[in-house]
Amino acid sequence: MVLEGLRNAVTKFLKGGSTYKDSVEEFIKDLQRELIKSDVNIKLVKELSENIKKKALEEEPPSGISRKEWFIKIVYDELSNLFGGDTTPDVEPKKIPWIILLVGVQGSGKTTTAGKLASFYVKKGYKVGLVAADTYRPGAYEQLKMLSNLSGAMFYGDQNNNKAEEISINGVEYFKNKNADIIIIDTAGRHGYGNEKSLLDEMRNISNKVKPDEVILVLDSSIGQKAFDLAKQFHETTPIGSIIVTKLDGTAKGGGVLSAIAATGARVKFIGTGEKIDELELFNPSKFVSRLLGLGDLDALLEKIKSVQDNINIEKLQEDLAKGKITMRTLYAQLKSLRKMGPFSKILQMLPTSSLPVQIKNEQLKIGEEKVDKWLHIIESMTYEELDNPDIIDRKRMRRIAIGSGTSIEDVKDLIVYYKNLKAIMKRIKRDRGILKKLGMQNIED
Ligand SMILES: Nc1nc2c(ncn2[C@@H]2O[C@H](COP(=O)(O)OP(=O)(O)OP(=O)(O)O)[C@@H](O)[C@H]2O)c(=O)[nH]1
Repeated sequence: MVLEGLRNAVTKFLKGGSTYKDSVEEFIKDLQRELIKSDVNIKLVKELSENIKKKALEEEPPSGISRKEWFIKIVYDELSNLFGGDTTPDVEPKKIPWIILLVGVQGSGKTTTAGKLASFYVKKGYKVGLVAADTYRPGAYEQLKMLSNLSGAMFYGDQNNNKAEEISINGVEYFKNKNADIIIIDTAGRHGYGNEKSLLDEMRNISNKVKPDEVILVLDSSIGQKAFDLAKQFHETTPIGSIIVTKLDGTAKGGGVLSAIAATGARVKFIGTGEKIDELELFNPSKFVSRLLGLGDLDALLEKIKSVQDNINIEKLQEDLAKGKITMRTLYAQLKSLRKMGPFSKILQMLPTSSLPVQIKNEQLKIGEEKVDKWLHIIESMTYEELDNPDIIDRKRMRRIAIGSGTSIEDVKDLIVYYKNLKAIMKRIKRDRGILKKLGMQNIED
């Protein structure tokens, strides 16, 4: 599924040890492979990767943001564009009545979505009618009737008629007479197991007779790769105008969406995020891409970055130390790898004692085991800004961090004092370039 691949590519990119340029190239290759696998138009994939590459190599990240983090932001922006950018889908009816035909396979969530859509439009002040044209699933009629009550929409169904096409025509007429603004037709998702052709024929017949203004494909987010063929089949039968992706609240994260978009050229208008009638959201491309990349939101990105730092290797840390570089991120990585490499004081002991200020020789930098976990939680509760520039952490921020990490302000203070001590030492070490060079650490920044 496209999602797995994309998320793995992000993780690989963030954790990888290659140079920035190589990592970018590698990520773009992974991205292309995933998108093409998902049948996204090749031209589109090419365009997208060229844009990403150009920006990645030309743009300088703002201060405090690493190039890799910035790169993820670029990918995120470009993918968001692919899904429709920052524009909110247009959901207003273009004429009255506006006839919507909902299609999709069994269990995709059509009936539930019909109710949700009705509720959405009723709340907007439209007069809505629901037509029960699923004559196959026992219970679909009652379910839709119940949903029409719940949403405040009108209902039309005929349990004595098993011809979906007739019910649809009659339903539309019925609601036209009732001056409905929006008419939503719920159709069947199965025609006996495996009999897709007769289902598609039925959709075609309904569509030809009713002439809907909009055919909406309802797609279960967990469908993955199959979505392309499915969307294509429906599209060839009744051109799909838009897509609603359901069950995005579950574990599945919507891998099929890209495929469906590629197969139909239609836009995703809404997403279903639960079983309840109001659990329908207007589709927001940026938010969706966050999910797609496994980023959740910027906080989640931050979490990822932290977990990457967890994997920081000793050389990298020593390199940072040699450069006199210390931020909360370095400290976090160090705390995480304490068991592997010993405390800072131990690392610093690898340096000639003459280069160390007095503090290092006393116990000031020794961290008790029990403190480590607490401090990790504290750092995890910091914002980006605070991680890169802990000096801005005032009492107000300390309180927020303490609450967020389930610790006390005293604990936060403790950590900050420790950090400041370390920073002072690093500064001193940085100044002492001669000694560092003797240690073979040549790449010392001024
Ligand atoms: N968690 C979650 N469940 C959903 C969502 N949308 C629908 N469901 C559930 O999915 C199941 C199937 O939904 P239905 O609306 O009955 O599906 P259908 O497409 O009408 O089914 P057929 O009539 O067989 O084609 C139900 O249990 C719904 O409650 C959603 O966005 N999130």
